[in-house]
Amino acid sequence: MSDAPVIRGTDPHSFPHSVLAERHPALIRKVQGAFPYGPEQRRALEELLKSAVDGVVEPPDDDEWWDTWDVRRYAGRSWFDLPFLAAESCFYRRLLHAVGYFRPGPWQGVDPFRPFKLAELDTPEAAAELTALDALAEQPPREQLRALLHGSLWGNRADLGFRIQSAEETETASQLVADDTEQLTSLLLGADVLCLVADNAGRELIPDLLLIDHLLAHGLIDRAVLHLKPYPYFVSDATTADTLDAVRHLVAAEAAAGHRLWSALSDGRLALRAHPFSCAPLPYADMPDDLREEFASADLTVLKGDLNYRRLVGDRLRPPTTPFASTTAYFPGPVAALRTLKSDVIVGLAEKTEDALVKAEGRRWRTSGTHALIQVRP
Ligand SMILES: O=P(O)(O)OC[C@@]1(O)O[C@H](CO)[C@@H](O)[C@@H]1O
Repeated sequence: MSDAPVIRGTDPHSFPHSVLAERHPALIRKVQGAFPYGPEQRRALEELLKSAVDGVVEPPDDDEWWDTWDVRRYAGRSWFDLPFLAAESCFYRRLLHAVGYFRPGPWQGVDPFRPFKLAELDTPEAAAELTALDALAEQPPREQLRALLHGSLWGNRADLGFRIQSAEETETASQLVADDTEQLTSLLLGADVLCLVADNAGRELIPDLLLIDHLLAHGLIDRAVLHLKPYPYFVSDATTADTLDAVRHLVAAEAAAGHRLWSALSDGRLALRAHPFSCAPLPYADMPDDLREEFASADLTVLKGDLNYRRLVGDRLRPPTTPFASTTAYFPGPVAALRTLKSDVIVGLAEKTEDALVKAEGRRWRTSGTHALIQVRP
């Protein structure tokens, strides 16, 4: 089904259109308010704002990323005509360029999203995650693992880009539209090496790290490899700096997990990766050989979040009942997705599940973030 239509924002009533027309401008405004950028950066951000709303894609001459991933060909086209995945990826690259993230100088490497990510660590929700750990220790082992997996799954609801548009955080109607928890638990219990492809920093990364810590501390796995973004992307996506912030936060909160994660990083049981492909506007089906080998060498790869899901199954409008297993057959090893539903893409649904969702909500269930899934291809 690789000829299923690629998702684009052309239709003004579509979800991608709303992301490009509303979420991106709102994000620029937020970034403008978060830093005392100088005149040059302010000008560049204003230009990007204009371009995002009614302009065209203008790749900067001095940024080779556009050549590396062959996206300079989109120059002069409306953001809304591009494949949605490419439009978003190009937007974030332009935003970083505008604030001087890549340019040698005082603002080089200053993450424009860092204030928002740091604020996430100090929320009551993040604190509750830690408090819940004590009670969890009383539970039977399989139940503990299940709870940590679900904590990691629902942590995915916390991305800032999503919340820019959907102000309220609805706890009601939360449900799994596909639930391979048992299969995932069994795979984890038989794994030595786990690759976890992280999504967001802050409130999502904390439960991800707690899950990894649990698996290592209980000897359920020997080694974990945490895949991060090499630089800021999609607002809250986790980088190495964000991971260190999260571990430091756990240590400062005197969580035993924080100290154990620190040791695991130091002795190599927890390894960090930041592959350039992690910020590529491409599906995982196009991953380079070295990344393919990395995933192939793991007993299980768990991909977190909506963006990773879109890249795993392809950002296309497939029939929702398309099997997850055949869609991910190209992936070089056992793979699992933990994702809250925040975009149109979906595969692997039972027909009756799809029918019930459509009947109850029309299309809203696809993008509202109130539903989630755990899907596994052993
Ligand atoms: O990968 P994440 O953090 O779960 O979600 C990222 C996301 O919110 O960003 C896009 C819109 O900006 C959506 O397609 C997608 O749902």
